[in-house]
This record gives sequence, C-alpha cells and structure tokens, in this order.
Amino acid sequence: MKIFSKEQIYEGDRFTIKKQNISSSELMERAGISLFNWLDARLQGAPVPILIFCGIGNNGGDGLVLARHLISHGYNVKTFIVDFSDKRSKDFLINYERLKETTKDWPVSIHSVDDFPEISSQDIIIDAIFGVGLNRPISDWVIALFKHFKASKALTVSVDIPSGLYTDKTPKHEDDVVTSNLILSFQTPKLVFFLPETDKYIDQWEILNIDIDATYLETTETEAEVLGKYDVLPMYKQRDKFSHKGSYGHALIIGGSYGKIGAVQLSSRSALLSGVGLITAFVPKCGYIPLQTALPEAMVITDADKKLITDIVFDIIPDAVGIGIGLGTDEKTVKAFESFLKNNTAPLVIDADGLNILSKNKALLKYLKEDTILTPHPKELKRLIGDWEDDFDKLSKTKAFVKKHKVLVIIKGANSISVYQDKLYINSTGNPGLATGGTGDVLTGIITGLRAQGYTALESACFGTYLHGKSADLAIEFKGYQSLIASDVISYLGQAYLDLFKQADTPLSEKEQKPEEVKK
Ligand SMILES: NC(=O)C1=CN([C@@H]2O[C@H](COP(=O)(O)OP(=O)(O)OC[C@H]3O[C@@H](n4cnc5c(N)ncnc54)[C@H](O)[C@@H]3O)[C@@H](O)[C@H]2O)[C@@H](O)CC1
Ligand SMILES: Nc1ncnc2c1ncn2[C@@H]1O[C@H](COP(=O)(O)OP(=O)(O)O)[C@@H](O)[C@H]1O
Ligand SMILES: [K+]
Repeated sequence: MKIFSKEQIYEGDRFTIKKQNISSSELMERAGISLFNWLDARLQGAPVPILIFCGIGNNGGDGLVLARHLISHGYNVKTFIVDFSDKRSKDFLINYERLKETTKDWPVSIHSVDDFPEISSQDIIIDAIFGVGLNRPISDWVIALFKHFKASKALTVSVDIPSGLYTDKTPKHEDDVVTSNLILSFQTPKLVFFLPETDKYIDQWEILNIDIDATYLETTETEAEVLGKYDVLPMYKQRDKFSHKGSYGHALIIGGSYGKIGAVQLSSRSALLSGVGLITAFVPKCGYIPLQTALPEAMVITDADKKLITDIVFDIIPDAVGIGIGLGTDEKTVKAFESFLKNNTAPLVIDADGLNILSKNKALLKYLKEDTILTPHPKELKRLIGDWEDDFDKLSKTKAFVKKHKVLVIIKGANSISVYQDKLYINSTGNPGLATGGTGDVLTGIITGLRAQGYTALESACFGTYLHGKSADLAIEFKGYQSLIASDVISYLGQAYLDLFKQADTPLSEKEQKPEEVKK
C-alpha cells in the first residue's frame, strides 16, 4: 500500500476534483460521510455523547460534515469550534452554514482554557482540530485542550491524523499531540504511523476510502510503501516439477567465533528453510562439530584458526553469501573480511560484526558491490551513517548512504524499513516477541537464502522481512511473546510460506490485532 506525502495528498484532492468534476466541498462531504458510516456501523444509534472538536481548516470541515450527519441520524452530538485562527477555510465555512440548517444547537466556540467543556470518561471525543495542514507550533491553550482530552479518559477518535502530529517531523513534546485511541485516516496511511519516535501517538488506525481518483493512486510514485501479503505475494517464486537442489541456489554463511557459533547455525538453518538448495557454513574450527551435529543438512568449511576467522578461502561458487554473524572484530578477522570483500563477486548480505567492521573501516565501503544488502539494527546504523536528529533525518541520511554506495539498507526494528534507490519499503509483519537474541541472524539467513534462489536484492529484503515477521506472528499464537526464541521463528517459516496462500490478509487498514499486551 502506497504512503502518499502531504503534497501528494493535496495533489490527489485537486486531481480528483478536476477529473470527477466535483467541488472540493463534495469531496469533503465524502470524507465526512465515510467517517459517519464508520461510526454509525459501530454505534448503531447508541445515545452516547459525542463531542466533536473542529479546527478551522478542512480537518475541522470534515468534523462539521460528520456532526451534521450524526445529528440528522439522531445521535447525541455537541460540536465545538477550536478557534485558533480567523482564517477559516472555504469548505469549513460552507459546512458551518450547513450545520446551522440541521440543528438549532449552534457550535460552541472555544477561544481559551475558560471555554473548555466538561468531558466525561463515557463520552466520545472526535478530534478534527488539525489534519495534515499543521505547519507551525500550536498555541498553548490548544495544547491545554489536548491535555484536557487526555485527562478525561474518554475514547478519542482522530480524523485523518492525531491533531498536533506533523507529517514530516517529530513533535518536540509529547503533550503537543492528541492522544487518540483510533485514527480514521483518509485514503492513505501517513509515514508517521510507522516510525519509532512517533509510534507512541499511534494506537490503531484504519483507512477510509474517499474515492480519490484511481489512476492518480496507481500512477503516482510514492517515496514510501507499506508491504502486506498481497504486495509480497507477486515476488514468490514457484517450484518447478523437474527442479532439483541445483535449481535453488547455494548459499554460503560466513561467521562465528568462539562462543558465537550458534549464530551461524541459526542463519544457516534459516537459509535452508527459506528454500535454498544447498547451504554451506564457513566457520572457525571450533564450529565444525556443533554445526555438523546441529544441522546435518549443512556442509561446513572451516578456517585454519580454532576460534576466529582469519582467512576466508573456499572452493565452492556460492549464489549468495551472508557474512558477519557472530564474526567478532579481531584484527585478523578484519583483514580476512577486507580481502573477502575485495574478491567476492556473489550477491552479498552483511550483518552484525560485518557492519561493525565496515563502520570502523569506512574505506572498505568502496568495495561493496552494487545491490549489497546491509541489515543494521539502529545502533549498527548509527555507527555506519552517524547520529541523526530525528527519524526523518535518519531516513534521509540512510537514503543518502544507500545512494552513494548503491546498496540496500534494512533498518531493523518494529516496521523494518528497506531503503533502496530513494524508496522506503515498510514491513508490516513482526511483533515484540522478536526482541530476543538471534532473530537478526535468522533474518540474515532468510535473506541470503532468498538471494541465492535468484530473488533480487529488493525482493529478498522485502519478502525476507515479511516472512521473518510473519513466522514470528504465527509463532506467538503458541509461544507467547516472552517465550518466543529465534529458533521458533525458523520453525514457523514453513507456516509463513503456507500462509501466503491461505486466508484473507489482515486488513492493512488496521494495526494487526495482537493479544492485549501490545495494545497501548
Ligand atoms: N479536498 C478536501 O477538502 C479534503 C480535505 N480533507 C481534510 O483536510 C485536511 C487538511 O486540511 P487543511 O489543509 O485545511 O489543514 P488543517 O485542517 O489540517 O489545518 C488547519 C489550518 O490551520 C493552519 N495552521 C496550521 N498549523 C497551525 C497552527 N499551529 N496554529 C494555527 N493555525 C495553523 C493551516 O494553515 C491550515 O490552513 C486533511 O487532514 C483532511 O482531514 C479531507 O476532507 C479530504 C478532502
Ligand atoms: N519490537 C519488535 N517488533 C518487531 N520486530 C522486532 C522487534 N524487535 C526486534 N525485531 C526484529 O528482530 C530482529 C532483531 O535483529 P537484531 O537486533 O540484529 O538481533 P540479533 O543481533 O540478536 O540477531 C530484526 O529483524 C528486527 O526487525
Ligand atoms: K485530527
């Protein structure tokens, strides 16, 4: 699902208005009706007090349309105008007049803290104060109103985006944003719904269709996309009846040091279960017996050294290599890594200590072949690209890095983001059960396995993160968050593949329904 920028949202509105020969207030009517339909389907006429707080722009206009329809359907509605400016938008004013025709209850204007209404915890608050048009700091009394909402503990539904949240930067203070329980967002999720720093403002969201022109939606290239099942499904490669192990590539996992051989075992096993035809692990000598015992399907090549990798030599021709897991950063290992990088021609995935070595020896970056995949968690990323001011700065710095070195970077974490050629691909699967040692090694194995099977770098990253998260989502049903371990993620990989062809996708219009614990 594409994520449109603020400018693209405005352009989509303009395009639709022109193409469908409608007025902007007709489009606002659609938006308001979609809000009404959503609420009406759930409230079924219940007499619960609904307090609608409208700003003076088009977000407020949406609130006014909603108020009119709720009132004319007999709902118990009180409408407030949060009068933070005189510059009321044209469509706000049209709907302000229309509301007058529907009700004798004139909307109440709020100009200061003295005007705040009492709000009971049993009420429903509709937050239609600021939408994507927020462009400067908010007045203190309006922020006080946000706090008043929060203190009431009333269920709060935000129209389009929680008021106070910018589309392109992170708020300075937590109190500057409405704490909403649900966001009903028009046509497209916003990028801030997926970033670590703004996640605390996002509980649940749903997309409401307001029939923005289909051609516009299809043909507009967006900076970001969130990938669900039906986005990754076309990447899936079917198996041919007469295929054989040679048809599915040979993956090589290079890593491990004394005490960290398990990481290589996890990666190698993951590559196997991702479907690779053959797997070889390159480890220090101490890894030989554990690997041959734990993973009989794998072939093992050992370094001359017992505990460390000191010289990466092998006589196989791998279709993809994953390097860095459990590797350590000993000087001899750094030398071996350097010489490997200079000579390697196979598609490459670099993780963990491989990334740390690169960070400490930036001169090595020039040896990265085009489409190399780097899989840093945020700390590794910081070592690689330097510090950032906020999540948006992080994304633009990562993009610059990706462009400069012609690589693909997966920023791991909840909603892992694959950054490739100026675009962001946001993963939609996974859960906090994955916050446990070794799950990153599993991801590296899966992605290396896919790459060896002939998936492109972008496909391997997107499909790999999807499968990895999906396995964890399926696994927690039986393991719970606390007891999920990296090996479980591998065990459920088969289920994740099967799930691609099963049951309808969890609607992306909603945050995935997870057990109570992760709901904030
Ligand atoms: N074509 C349309 O009319 C549609 C508009 N939509 C709604 O329109 C919203 C965007 O509307 P607007 O662009 O009017 O903007 P908003 O309603 O988000 O913002 C209100 C106005 O306040 C001003 N403003 C921004 N920050 C301020 C601050 N801190 N203090 C005081 N004033 C501030 C802005 O200049 C803007 O004009 C969307 O989020 C969505 O809810 C939807 O109705 C869909 C269709
Ligand atoms: N809260 C979370 N929600 C979803 N995925 C997560 C979460 N925490 C971690 N992950 C995923 O788990 C993996 C952890 O990788 P990493 O930090 O490298 O672990 P390790 O080095 O121990 O293997 C990444 O794929 C990351 O996206
Ligand atoms: K809002």
